Amino acid sequence: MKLNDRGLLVVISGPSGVGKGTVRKALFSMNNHDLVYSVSMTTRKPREGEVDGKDYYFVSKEEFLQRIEGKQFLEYAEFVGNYYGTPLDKVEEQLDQGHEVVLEIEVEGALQVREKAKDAVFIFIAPPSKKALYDRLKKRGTESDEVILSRMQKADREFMLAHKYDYIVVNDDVNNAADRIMAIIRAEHAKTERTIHTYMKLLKEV
Ligand SMILES: Nc1nc2c(ncn2[C@@H]2O[C@H](COP(=O)(O)OP(=O)(O)O)[C@@H](O)[C@H]2O)c(=O)[nH]1
Ligand SMILES: Nc1ncnc2c1ncn2[C@@H]1O[C@H](COP(=O)(O)OP(=O)(O)O)[C@@H](O)[C@H]1O
Repeated sequence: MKLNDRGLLVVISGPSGVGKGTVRKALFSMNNHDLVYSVSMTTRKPREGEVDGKDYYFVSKEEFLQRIEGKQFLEYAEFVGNYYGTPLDKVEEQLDQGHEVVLEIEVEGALQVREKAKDAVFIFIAPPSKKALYDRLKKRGTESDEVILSRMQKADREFMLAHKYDYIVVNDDVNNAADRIMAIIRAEHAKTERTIHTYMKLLKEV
């Protein structure tokens, strides 16, 4: 339970191709709660249609390494040849303002956050089956067969770490998965002291 009135940090993670990005977008499209998405920084090149500052902050490897040196990331990881990291200052700023901040990151980075942010909520997105994960990677069509195989092997290792998370949400259907995540955030929010304070204040007013 959180003991102050800072926002809640929500970490959504899981294997590549499980549908993290898709579910996160569904979550934000139904957002009637005070959720803010933490835009990550990366050294990967923008894909067509991606906007700097919205999808990612796109930076050079030199700049990323300097920022690691300057301890400017809450967490970072190297993922298939590129760096990805969560800018610490932005997350802190939003949490201080009382917003719930959502990170959508891969497993190694999530476990770094687990060590640092004891009161964050960790959600592992799992596929309904290994076959479904393979089919999704294949269908997305962004990786070669060789890369898909290495991601499947990586996923096997990541499944072994799912028990380190607070919740496992199976992404069978995108909207169902987003609904379940929203229910988790609401329930965790309801446990926070600030919610209880607000309620007690209300009781005094009536
Ligand atoms: N550790 C960490 N992983 C991230 C961050 N931002 C994105 N990722 C993850 O990096 C992986 C690759 O992302 P991306 O290149 O956008 O490809 P895609 O999500 O597989 O389409 C995904 O698993 C993302 O969730 C971050 O700030 N930190
Ligand atoms: N519940 C689902 N059912 C079927 N396909 C899905 C589902 N969720 C995501 N997908 C598809 O799976 C592929 C991988 O999803 P994506 O969000 O890119 O995964 P990640 O961000 O975890 O790498 C995409 O083609 C996406 O449309």
